[in-house]
Formats: sequence, structure tokens, C-alpha cells
Amino acid sequence: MYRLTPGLELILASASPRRRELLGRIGLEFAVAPAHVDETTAPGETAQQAAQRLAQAKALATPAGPGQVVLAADTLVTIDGVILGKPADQAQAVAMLERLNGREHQVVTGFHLRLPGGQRGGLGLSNVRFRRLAPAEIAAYVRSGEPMGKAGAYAVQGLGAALVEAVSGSYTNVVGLPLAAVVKLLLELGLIAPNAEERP
Ligand SMILES: Cc1cn([C@H]2C[C@H](O)[C@@H](COP(=O)(O)OP(=O)(O)OP(=O)(O)O)O2)c(=O)[nH]c1=O
Repeated sequence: MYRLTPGLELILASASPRRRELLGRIGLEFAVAPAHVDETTAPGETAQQAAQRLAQAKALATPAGPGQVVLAADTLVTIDGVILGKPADQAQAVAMLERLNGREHQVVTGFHLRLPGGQRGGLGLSNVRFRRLAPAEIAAYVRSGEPMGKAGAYAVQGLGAALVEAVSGSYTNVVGLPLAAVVKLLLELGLIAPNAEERP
């Protein structure tokens, strides 16, 4: 549906298969180069600040040559002023899910573009409401293995869909990349354009 401006190359600085799938969905070609940064959040930092800072760090940690644009993102869950990243183990996953149980929380995805002549960032924000879960459901979900590697210990696009009662705001933001906001920025910067050509 879109194509890159001729002469540009896009690099997705991410190991996340979800981000790869979302960006690939709109027809753009890109290379993948996971960035490794310390994802510890700083004391006093809000989830929005942390997600934007980490997305920027991932984008800037990725080498880029002339004509190369780097896109990186970071997703965090926040509730009660507490930031939930990826659980370190199953006990932490249970604790995160117990906190989210029966309540609404926010999901923040910071994204960042490293451009030939500068950098630009953006943010997606969504509210997600969890159904009231029985302890046995939380235990069974954690045993499925899905919570590991996911901010807030769930994946709305997977089995986690059975736990989520409502999403308001961008759905793709919850999955890991607020696609409409990213496309809007790429269009504004003239980095992509609609592609009217039929695809085979
Ligand atoms: C809330 C939620 C998060 N997630 C995922 C998105 C992110 O991949 C992950 C949060 O970790 P991130 O640190 O944002 O991303 P990552 O380590 O997976 O990949 P990279 O840093 O290389 O780009 O949680 C879901 O897949 N579904 C959900 O519903």
C-alpha cells in the first residue's frame, strides 16, 4: 500500500516479530537489525518518557549509512504510576497479571526515526481493560509461556485476547507499533508515498 521514497533504505531496529509483521503488512521493504540496549527505566521517569527514551536509544544504537532510515520502538505497560516491562520470570508474570486483573491500564509505545539529517520521535497511547480473572486462569496463562518477552506479561494478539475486555486507542500500539502514527510521520517527512501499483 506504500512504498519507500527512491534512494532510501529502511531498517527496523527490532527483534520483535510483531513489529516486523506490522510494518511488513503495509507493503514496505525493510531490513531488520535488532538493537541491544539496557531497558532499565530510571527512577522518577514516566512510562511515556521511558518508552520514548528507549526507542531513541535503540534507533541511535543502530548504525546507519547515507540514505538509511532507522525505525525503533519500545512498548511499556503502566498502572498506578508503576511501569511494567517484560517479566523476568514466571513469578513476576503472575504478579504483573494480578495487578492488571479486573482493571484498566495504559500501554505506551514510543517510536523513533533516525534520519539522514536528524531524528524524529512519536508516541502511541492506549487504554486496555482486563476482565476479572480467577487465579487458576492467571496460572494457566503463565504456564502457556506467552507472557514471557511481553510488556505487562500479556499479548493481546495471542491467548491474551481472552483476558482483554476492551482496548481504546490504537490496537497496533498495544501489539508493539502504533502503525497509523508511524505511517503519518513517514508520510509527513516524505519518506514513503502511497503505492498505487497492483501487487502480484
Ligand atoms: C502489551 C503487549 C506487548 N507486546 C510486546 C511488544 C514488544 O515486543 C514487547 C515489549 O518489549 P520491547 O522492549 O518494546 O520490544 P522487544 O524487546 O520485544 O523488541 P525490540 O526491543 O528488539 O524492538 O511486548 C505484545 O506483543 N503484545 C501486547 O499485548
